[in-house]
Amino acid sequence: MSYKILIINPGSTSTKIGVFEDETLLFEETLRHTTEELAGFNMIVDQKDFRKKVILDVLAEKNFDIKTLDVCVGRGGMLKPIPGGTYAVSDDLLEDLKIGKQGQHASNLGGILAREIGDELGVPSYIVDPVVVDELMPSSRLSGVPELPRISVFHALNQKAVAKRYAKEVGKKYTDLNLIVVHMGGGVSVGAHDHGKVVDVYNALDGDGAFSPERAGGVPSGALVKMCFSGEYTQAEVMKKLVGKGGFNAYIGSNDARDLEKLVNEGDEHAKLVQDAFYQQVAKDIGGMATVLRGKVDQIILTGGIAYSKHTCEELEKRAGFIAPFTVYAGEDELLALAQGALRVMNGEEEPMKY
Ligand SMILES: Nc1ncnc2c1ncn2[C@@H]1O[C@H](COP(=O)(O)OP(=O)(O)O)[C@@H](O)[C@H]1O
Ligand SMILES: CCCC(=O)OP(=O)(O)O
Repeated sequence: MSYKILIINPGSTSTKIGVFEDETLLFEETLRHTTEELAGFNMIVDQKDFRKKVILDVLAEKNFDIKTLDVCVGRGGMLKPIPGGTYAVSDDLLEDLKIGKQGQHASNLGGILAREIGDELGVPSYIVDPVVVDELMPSSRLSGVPELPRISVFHALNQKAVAKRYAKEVGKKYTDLNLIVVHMGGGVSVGAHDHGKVVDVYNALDGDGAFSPERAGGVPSGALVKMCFSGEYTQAEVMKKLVGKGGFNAYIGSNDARDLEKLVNEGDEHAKLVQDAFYQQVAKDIGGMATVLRGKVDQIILTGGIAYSKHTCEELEKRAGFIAPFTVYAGEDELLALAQGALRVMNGEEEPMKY
């Protein structure tokens, strides 16, 4: 028995779609969304129909008959903290995606759309390794303010997938390695993988770490508090400065790392400063995670859309190459990882996790 699988992977700057027959990719498509295109939507859930149309248009352009699908799988979003695995999109899980239990991020739409399209076709829907997979060690949770614990929000699916891919390629077990994985997408996450567990990670959404194409990362907290109480901004406006309009968007008005690189190549001094700051911050995060692993780092893995930039990879290696050797897996292994997660359940190798 073989299964036709629709994969829906919404990111903050893109919608990625794949159709698999078991583990064989039939076709995939990445649609990039500009800052202007997404600016009109207030809440993430408001983007549902826009992203659904994008997906259905791609399937129609490919002359793919959606009635032949056996299952729909979406990237999982800002649910409560949970262990990794494959989860059926139950009513409770769907509700938490709609409200954004731990926050607003495009990945919330993965499960929502998988369930909506799945229900229309009468087939099951799943999410796999959502962005809230939580393997933090206890000491990673303290921020210094007990009411504000540090939380695990990162590119869990791809960080795990590329870490396992690296282990396989070098003939070792993931659980025998210490790795630092750096995902550079619309958000940036840097995780310390200690023998198969992500024991510390910079919250890629609204927590800490480097700024990114559309996010502020860690900001001076005292100044942020003053901004919040200045009376000049609503809560939603401040939040947008941190997530959505932060980072590259705030400095150069684009979430596209290629635009930043182009400006730098044209001699734009401001763009050069922004790019240098970005490299400095990501390298600093790598250094931080190296100390979490007590200096015992087998490999540093660069991944995500920005890892396609040779210049970025070279600059990061210049700054953090003294810690451990680098491997680059540009883009992400998310589509196949989502398909495999669903297949393990469809084939009865694994029970779906309970949310
Ligand atoms: N060839 C490339 N060179 C440099 N940056 C790239 C390239 N392709 C994509 N990017 C950048 O990667 C970022 C998006 O990464 P991606 O992992 O696709 O993020 P998301 O899943 O959040 O949409 C964008 O800033 C985009 O401009
Ligand atoms: C919410 C953490 C994952 C993340 O930032 O994903 P994108 O880079 O796809 O926005």
